[in-house]
Amino acid sequence: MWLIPGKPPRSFFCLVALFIGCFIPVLAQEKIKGAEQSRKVSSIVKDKQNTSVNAKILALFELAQTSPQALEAQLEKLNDNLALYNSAESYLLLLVKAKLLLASGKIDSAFSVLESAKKLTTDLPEHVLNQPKFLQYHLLMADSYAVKKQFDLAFAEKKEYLKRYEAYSDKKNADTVSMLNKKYETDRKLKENELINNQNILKQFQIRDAENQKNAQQKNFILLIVTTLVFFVLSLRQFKVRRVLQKMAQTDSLTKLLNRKALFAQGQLQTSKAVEEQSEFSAIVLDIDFFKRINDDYSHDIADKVLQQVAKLGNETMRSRDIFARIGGEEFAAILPEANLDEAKAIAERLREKIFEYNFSHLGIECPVSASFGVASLHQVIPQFELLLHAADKAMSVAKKKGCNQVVSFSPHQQM
Ligand SMILES: Nc1nc2c(ncn2[C@@H]2O[C@H](COP(=O)(O)OP(=O)(O)OP(=O)(O)O)[C@@H](O)[C@H]2O)c(=O)[nH]1
Repeated sequence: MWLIPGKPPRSFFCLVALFIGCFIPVLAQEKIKGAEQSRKVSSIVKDKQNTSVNAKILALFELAQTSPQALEAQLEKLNDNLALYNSAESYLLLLVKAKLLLASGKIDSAFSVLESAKKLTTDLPEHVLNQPKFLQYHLLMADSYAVKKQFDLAFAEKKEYLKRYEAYSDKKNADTVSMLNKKYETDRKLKENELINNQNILKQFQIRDAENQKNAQQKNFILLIVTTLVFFVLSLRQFKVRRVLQKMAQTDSLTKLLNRKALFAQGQLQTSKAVEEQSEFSAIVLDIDFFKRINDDYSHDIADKVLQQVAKLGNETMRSRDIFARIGGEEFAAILPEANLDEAKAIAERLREKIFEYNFSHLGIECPVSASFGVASLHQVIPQFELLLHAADKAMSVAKKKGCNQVVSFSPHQQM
């Protein structure tokens, strides 16, 4: 034995180890069970304050009406230990039991059960006790008193039932009204919010629409300006082109002088003016002498340059109001407003001299170039430009016939 002082035997340590190995897990499990139980109890205590009622217990009330036998069986199934249920459930269970007892004529037992139920009312709030199922207590009490012929007490219980039921109904109605009011308020606010949201969306659309309209107006305005500018530029160009074309139609391309058509237009205008104002108006026709020979001897190009030079000399010699034009191959004409026959003849003479004295040697033409001139005045003919020019042409023919390079005035005895 190890009681003897000294080292304990090895078997002792084995026993201790066995004890620890077997009992410690058992002890631990017991501790866990204890904790679970205390947790259960605390949850039951908690449930006691809870007034929610299990649906199974509520269903017992329906069963009491329809099948008392089935109710009895159900009650047996349910655990009789009231500690498992909260106060509300226990109260209702007791009412169902009392109902069953009353139905089977066990009035005293029913009273006793109802007494137990009454004790629970201290745990239950008034609004729970006023609920129809809980109010069954008073009806059961009234029925019990009635069986015992204690009608005053039965009446008092019925009265209490009605009073509480009325209170319950009033509260329920008030709750319903309050709930409906709240719902109405909530719905109204939701609708208001929806309306505000819709208004905001509408405003955003309106703003966007206004911006789009503004942009479209700006675009249209820019388009209008661009179109106007393009139209203006095109019109200007067309106007210039038309002027160029008009000028081209009136101009002799070689000499840049007015052509025959343009001279006739101007001549008719000036004739009318002179007739109207009864002023002097004369015309000169000149034809370069032996021009065919120049063409033949010096080439067509050289002959063209001679034409250009004669045009230049003619232009230089005319007064600012006179018009010098090319009316045919080597034939030119001038219209001289406010010039009488002598003045016209003097201008023609000056030009004849200039042409004859001009040195064409730079074109290879060594001999002088000459021209024959015919001059006529408006008062010598019927006042029409065609007739005036024809008279000057006649006079020019006479100058040719007389030997060229001279100026001849029209005289009425010359054949028209
Ligand atoms: N280089 C050139 N020659 C032209 C032009 N127009 C006409 N001619 C020529 O001018 C010449 C005119 O000849 P004619 O009508 O016989 O006249 P002319 O030779 O001057 O004789 P007269 O008038 O009698 O002095 C022709 O040879 C035409 O070909 C032109 O624009 N350029």
